[in-house]
Amino acid sequence: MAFWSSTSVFTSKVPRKILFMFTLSLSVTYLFYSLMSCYNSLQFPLQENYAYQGRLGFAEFTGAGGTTTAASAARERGEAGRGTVEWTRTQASPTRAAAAAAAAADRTTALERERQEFSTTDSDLRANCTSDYGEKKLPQAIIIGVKKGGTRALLEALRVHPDVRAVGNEPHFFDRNYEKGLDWYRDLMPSTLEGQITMEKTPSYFVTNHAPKRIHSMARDIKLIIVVRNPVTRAISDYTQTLSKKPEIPTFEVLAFKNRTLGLIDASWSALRIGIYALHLESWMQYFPLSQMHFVSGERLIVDPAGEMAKVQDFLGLKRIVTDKHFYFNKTKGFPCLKKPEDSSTPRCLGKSKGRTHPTIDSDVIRRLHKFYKPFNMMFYQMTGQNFEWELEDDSESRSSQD
Ligand SMILES: Nc1ncnc2c1ncn2[C@@H]1O[C@H](COP(=O)(O)OS(=O)(=O)O)[C@@H](OP(=O)(O)O)[C@H]1O
Repeated sequence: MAFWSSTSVFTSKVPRKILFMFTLSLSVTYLFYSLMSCYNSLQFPLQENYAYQGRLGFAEFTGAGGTTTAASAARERGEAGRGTVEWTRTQASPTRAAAAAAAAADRTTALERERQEFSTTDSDLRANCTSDYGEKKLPQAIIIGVKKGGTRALLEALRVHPDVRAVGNEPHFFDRNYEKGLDWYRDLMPSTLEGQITMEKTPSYFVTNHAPKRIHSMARDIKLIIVVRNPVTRAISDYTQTLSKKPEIPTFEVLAFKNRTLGLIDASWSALRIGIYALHLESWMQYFPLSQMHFVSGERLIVDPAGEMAKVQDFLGLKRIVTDKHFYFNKTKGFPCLKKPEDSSTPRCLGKSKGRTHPTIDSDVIRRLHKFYKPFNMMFYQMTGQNFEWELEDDSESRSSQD
């Protein structure tokens, strides 16, 4: 009451013009401080990423809110939709589950404590201002292939890096959605701060005729990553995926040949055609120099993920932040999984559609396929200047398929 009455006294005595100017300057000051608070919190997530990788990872893993990175990661996972596999928690034994739950409770308390350290106003502002901090940019690097090479494992490991922001799903822009335009494509990307790299992965680009030209016309200096794997194993992996969706399809042995008696391989079958890497690479080399391409060995990505990641980070001009500390070999899964740093013992493995059990394939068919691919592989080694040593695997491949 007193306040209102003193205000009315104030308004009655002071000319309206001065009052208006006073109110305006107050509003401008308020706006300025709000923007400054936003600005400070805009800076924060990047530094936070470096300092609290473990905590951010935990928030992302448990789905607990509280950090922008966790929220946007969750959003990206949501967008990922069908066909996208994320690193997921592997089933733990009851004792391990109990230990993990206790550790999780500890971490939640720590997280809560950290959260309480921020004033309400501060965190509110952060939530409001950082929901779309940074800027959406077209990718500076793309994992263009190959299908079933290990592209998801690579992308998920790269996403651990604080300077990498990647769209979770496969945009298929340069093959299926090109007519939607670059603005549509850019809009799919997560926002990035200066110094962060925007990435995506769509393995089918590698075998798409128009893709090299289209990508070149978007960004001639783009960095291209290709994860390659023994084309015979890749073909079986590809077939295994199709089989899981359509159990009624003919056997691999039937599909692989035009005429089995004559030993005529059906190179038009996509599962086999994709593995003729030299052929596809030829089209990319018409648009991009080799220095803009990096080839990851799908086999080494499994046995030495940190080693392959070091090379990828160097290629992308990133600090080597993702190292052996981030990986854990999960015996149940039979693959490396992402370890949560420092305070967590719970790994994140890729989902069930990655690392499927392959059907047993006739060893004679495997041998013939190796023979078929050999000259193309040699050409590929020559073109890339890298020997992927797939020929050395011939024996073990035939042996394992007989098991
Ligand atoms: N860490 C880890 N965990 C699980 N799987 C791994 C991992 N690293 C590489 N791989 C291999 O990745 C193969 C799937 O490749 P992609 O992710 O490129 O497949 S896809 O094209 O996106 O469908 C998948 O092929 P399959 O084993 O045939 O399922 C795996 O062998």
